[in-house]
Amino acid sequence: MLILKRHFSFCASHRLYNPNFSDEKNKLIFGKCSGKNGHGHNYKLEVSIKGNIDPETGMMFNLQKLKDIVNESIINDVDHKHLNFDVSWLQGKIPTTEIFVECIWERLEEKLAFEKIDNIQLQSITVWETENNIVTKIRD
Ligand SMILES: Nc1nc2c(c(=O)[nH]1)N=C([C@H](O)[C@H](O)COP(=O)(O)OP(=O)(O)OP(=O)(O)O)CN2
Repeated sequence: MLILKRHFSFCASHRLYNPNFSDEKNKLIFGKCSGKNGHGHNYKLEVSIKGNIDPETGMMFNLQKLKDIVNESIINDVDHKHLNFDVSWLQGKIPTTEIFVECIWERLEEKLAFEKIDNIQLQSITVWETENNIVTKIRD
């Protein structure tokens, strides 16, 4: 079994607030991240898959294909976008890095199933919101 990884980067803005909270409570919980016009990040994404080498190609999964899948399913939707308003699959959610990672995982799982790609599995998804704030989801 091997792990294969690819990195992506994109820019997006977001605002952390819960519409059910008062402005004061949002400020208390989310601090500067609740500012009404939002703020931006240079995000990084790591997609990690596991599988075995196909002896006929020498590859577990073509990295070009992985790039296309992630670009089509995730990056094209979020790059230079406001996560609260522009991304259909984040609507109604608070776009914390945790929620973002969960949603990316769900979309990629759906895409692999739709494409009937069953020789690999997602192993982990990591998002760097900043150089220092990082969330990883791993397969249970
Ligand atoms: N559990 C979470 N906590 C926070 C999230 C999150 O997604 N999940 N997000 C934020 C903010 O978006 C915020 O912009 C992060 O700012 P900050 O912690 O100041 O990060 P920086 O890297 O810019 O600051 P350093 O002090 O340089 O680390 C807050 N919390």
